[in-house]
Amino acid sequence: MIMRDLLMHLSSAVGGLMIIMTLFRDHFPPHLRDLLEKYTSKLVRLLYPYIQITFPEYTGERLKKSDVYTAIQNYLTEKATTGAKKLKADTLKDSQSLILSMDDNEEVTDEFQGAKLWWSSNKIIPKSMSMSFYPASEERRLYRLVFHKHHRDLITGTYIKHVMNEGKAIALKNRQRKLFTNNPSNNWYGYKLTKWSHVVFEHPATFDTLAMEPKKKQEIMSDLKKFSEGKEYYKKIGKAWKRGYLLYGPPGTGKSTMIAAMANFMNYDVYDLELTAVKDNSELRKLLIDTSSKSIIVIEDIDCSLDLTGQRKKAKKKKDDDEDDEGKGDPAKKMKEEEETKASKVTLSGLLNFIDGIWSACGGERIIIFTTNFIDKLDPALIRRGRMDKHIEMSYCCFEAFKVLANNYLDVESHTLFGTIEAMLKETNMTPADVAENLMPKSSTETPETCLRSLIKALEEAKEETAKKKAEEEEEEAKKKAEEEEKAKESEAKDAVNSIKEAKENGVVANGKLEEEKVNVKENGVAN
Ligand SMILES: Nc1ncnc2c1ncn2[C@@H]1O[C@H](COP(=O)(O)OP(=O)(O)OP(=O)(O)O)[C@@H](O)[C@H]1O
Ligand SMILES: [Mg+2]
Repeated sequence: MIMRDLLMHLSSAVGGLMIIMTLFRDHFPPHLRDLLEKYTSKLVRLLYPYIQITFPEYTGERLKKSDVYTAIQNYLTEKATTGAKKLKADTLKDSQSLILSMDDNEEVTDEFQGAKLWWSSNKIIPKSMSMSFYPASEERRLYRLVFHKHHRDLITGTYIKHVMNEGKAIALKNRQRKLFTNNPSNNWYGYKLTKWSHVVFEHPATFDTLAMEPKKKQEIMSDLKKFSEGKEYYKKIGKAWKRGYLLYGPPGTGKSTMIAAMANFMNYDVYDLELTAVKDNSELRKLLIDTSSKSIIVIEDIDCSLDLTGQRKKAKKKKDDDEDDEGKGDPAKKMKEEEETKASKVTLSGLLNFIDGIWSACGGERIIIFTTNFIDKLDPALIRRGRMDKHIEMSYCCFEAFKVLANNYLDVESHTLFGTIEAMLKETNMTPADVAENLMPKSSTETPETCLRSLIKALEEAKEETAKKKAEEEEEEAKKKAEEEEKAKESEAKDAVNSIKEAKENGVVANGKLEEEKVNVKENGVAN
């Protein structure tokens, strides 16, 4: 390292000489000038036989954080803890262990297949910084790699690839998964503002604790596994590496729990997309681009998030209303209404594009999940296969699901009361959320048996409630039917009287016949 530094100083001196020569180049005759330039650069190369590569933190116009930089950062994290003297404690993983990384202007040495390399971490502060309103956002960081020119092929060909792979593997090992939610677009730009805010994802749900028929559960797990291993397959069939799941069922049947279990199973981040906070389709696309790979994008209660199917109808109604109110409306109210209609202009086609348009292929390895309580309310285009590849019904608690909950909540795998519960679950619809609530011990004196008995009581009550509701509904139905029949009779009678009147007026009906009709109406309420 000392040798390299010495050489560096020497080459700087030669560099200085070159600068002086450049300043006075016009004083030299042209043929001498070219010769001098040629030999001084040769001298620099000879005296300083090292090559350097820089890896900036941000790339591209949109200043997206460079994946290469992140991978190097992870790779150097391990090297730094042993090599560097100045370390930076960056993140706390599981609030237990520190993640250390190389501090600014620190250097570590690495060796690869006999070649020696030097990594340094550098910070560049642009000259314009003092003018900036948000100074910290102007700083640019980069990693600098220096190696001997003899190793050029080895480093550019093999070593950098090796660093990338190692860095990615370390990131996966240390990965702290995140739960993101989208910010309103007026909070997207400026100092430290982003499209997505996040917290650490710590939901404890797993497929083991998820109450569901084991066969169905296994099927979902294999489907996910196949997807995560399917990079080559998706490439082969020419399809973006993503998969859509539609989870539907009544409230409390475990749709959100299933999403958490999926995220834990796949080790993915979760992007919980609040559609009502997205102003239009272009914002939706920007949000999508800003999600990372290995992630689950969730739109919960899709039927409530946006009135996607009724949007056009609503817009038309608004126009009609406006025409009616023309001139009469309060301007403040009108402005507010306009603002509200502006609130979300995401359309069905925008959402479809988000799911399977060209942009959706950016990043790869993504799962999109919609949840709904009412599958029938959704536009068929939104949930057709290929978009939502797998439809999963989350339904009322079956006996198999109950057994999982009993094991989770009470550590009980079998019990004499299980038979009764099995029979009752067949007769009564109870959500896993309600079953779980009843199984949860309410005090330290409760035993598994008392909990199971309280579930049986709740099931009995639910059964009675259902029977009562059914009887009430039937009664209501019968009443309605009787009323309708009565109404029909009345209207028929009215029609008959009217037709008699009409006939009389027209003098078409014979007197005798008219009398006969009258009698008939009186006796039966019906005309012949
Ligand atoms: N299948 C299940 N397995 C394990 N726990 C469940 C299951 N279903 C519900 N629960 C329990 O009930 C609670 C509510 O469930 P969850 O929020 O997943 O329901 P949901 O279907 O998303 O309801 P909603 O339609 O109202 O959003 C969960 O916190 C969980 O403890
Ligand atoms: Mg939910």
